[in-house]
Amino acid sequence: MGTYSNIKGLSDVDVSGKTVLLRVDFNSPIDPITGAILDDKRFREHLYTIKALNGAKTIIVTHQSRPGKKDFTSLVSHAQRLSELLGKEIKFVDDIFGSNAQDVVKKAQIGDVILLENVRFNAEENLKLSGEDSAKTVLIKNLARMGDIFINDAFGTAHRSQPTIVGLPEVLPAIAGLLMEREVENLSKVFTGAPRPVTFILGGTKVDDSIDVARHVLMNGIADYVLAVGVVANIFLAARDFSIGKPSMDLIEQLGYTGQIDIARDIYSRFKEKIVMPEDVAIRKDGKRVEVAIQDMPDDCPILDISAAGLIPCLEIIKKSHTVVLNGPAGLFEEEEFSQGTIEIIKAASEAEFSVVGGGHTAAAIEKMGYDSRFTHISTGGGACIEFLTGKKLPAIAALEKSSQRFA
Ligand SMILES: Nc1ncnc2c1ncn2[C@@H]1O[C@H](COP(=O)(O)OP(=O)(O)O)[C@@H](O)[C@H]1O
Ligand SMILES: O=C(OP(=O)(O)O)[C@H](O)COP(=O)(O)O
Repeated sequence: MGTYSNIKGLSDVDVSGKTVLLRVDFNSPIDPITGAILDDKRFREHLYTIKALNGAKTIIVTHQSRPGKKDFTSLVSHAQRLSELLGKEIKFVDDIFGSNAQDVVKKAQIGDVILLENVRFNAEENLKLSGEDSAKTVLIKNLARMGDIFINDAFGTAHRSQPTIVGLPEVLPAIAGLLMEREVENLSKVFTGAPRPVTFILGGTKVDDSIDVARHVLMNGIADYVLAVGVVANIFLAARDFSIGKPSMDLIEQLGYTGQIDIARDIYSRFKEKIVMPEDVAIRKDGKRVEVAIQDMPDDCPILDISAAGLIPCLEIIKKSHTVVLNGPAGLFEEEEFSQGTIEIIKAASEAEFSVVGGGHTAAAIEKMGYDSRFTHISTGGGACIEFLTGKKLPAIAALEKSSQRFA
C-alpha cells in the first residue's frame, strides 16, 4: 500500500465470495432528542469501500460515542442513513455477536450488508488493550468466528488501542479499506514528498496536540513554516510575553494548557524565523468586534479572531506555500462576527497545490463554505489525524502491518 508497503489493501486481496468483517467509524454528531444524524460525512467517505465489497458478504462493525455520553446510542438511525446513501437495504441487527447476529450472518447472501449494533455496547471494546490481550477477549473471539477476513477502514478510530482495532488483525488476515488507504497515503505525503514550502496552520483549542505537531514538524525539517492561529496563537503570544488579556488566559487555564506556554516558549526560541502568528487581533469589547494590535490589548477582553491587519502576514505565508496542512479554526468562527479569519485562511489554503485538512470543526467550516472539493484531502479523523501528524505510529496501522506479516 504505497508508502506503507507493509500493509495490504483491497487491490492485493480478492475478497469475492468471502465474509468480510469491516470496521468503519460512523461515530457522528447526532440530535440528542430525535437521534437523527446531523452530519453524514463519515458515511459518505466509507461508501467507496462498502461498494467495493459487493462480491462479498459484509458485516459492518462500528461505534457511536462512548459510555456515559448523551449520544451513546443504538445504530438504528445509522442503518437507515447508510441504506439511503447506498441505495439498498442494510440488515441491522440489534446484537453484536450473539446467536441473533450469528444467524443473520449465516443466512446472508453475497452482496448483503449487515450492520451490527454499537460495538461499544460491549464493555470489552471500551478497554485500552494490546493486540494480544484484545485477541483473548470474548468480543474478539466471537466476532472473528463470523468472518474470513478483517478490513479496517476506521481511520477516525485508528489512534485507539481497542479490541476491534488491534485485536481482530491478530486473529484474522487484515487489510486496509479504501478510506484508510487514502488517509494514510495523503497524510504520510505531508512528511515526505509534499511540494515545498510546507506550512502547518495550527488552530482551534487542542493546544497540547498542536504543540506536539509543531515540535515534530519543525524538529524534523518537515515544515518550512508553522502558522499558529486560534487558541494556539494565544499560547505562542503569551510565550512571547505579550499580554493576551484575562479572558483568553482564563480559557487556557480552563482547558488545562497553562503548562503549554513554557513548551511553546522553548519551541519559539529555537524556530523563531519559522513560526508566524497574528500580532493584530479581533476582540469582543462591549459586546462588539474591535480590532487591536496585540501591544494595545485591553486586559478584560477575549481574543476571538484575527484582525484584517493581522491576516496580512498570515495570508502571505499561505500564498507562498505549495503544501498547506490546516488543523483547527482561527477563531470563534461559529459567530459570524468572528469568522472572518477562519474564512480567509480556508480560502487561501484551498489554493495550495497540495492541501490537507484535519479536525471536525475545520472540516465543517469548509463544508459550510462549499469549499470541500478545493482541498486535496479532508481527513475524517480528528484525534487520529492530529496524532498521525505528531509522527506517532497509530495502533490501527501497527496492527495491520503485523497482521500482513503474520498471514503473509
Ligand atoms: N480564539 C479563540 N477563542 C475561543 N475559541 C476559539 C478560538 N479560536 C478557535 N476557537 C474554537 O475552537 C473550536 C474548535 O477547536 P478544535 O476542536 O481544536 O478544532 P477541530 O475540531 O477542527 O480540531 C471552535 O469551537 C472555535 O470556536
Ligand atoms: O470521532 C472520533 O474521534 P474524533 O472526535 O477525535 O475525530 C472517533 O470515532 C474516536 O472516538 P473516541 O474519541 O470516542 O474514541
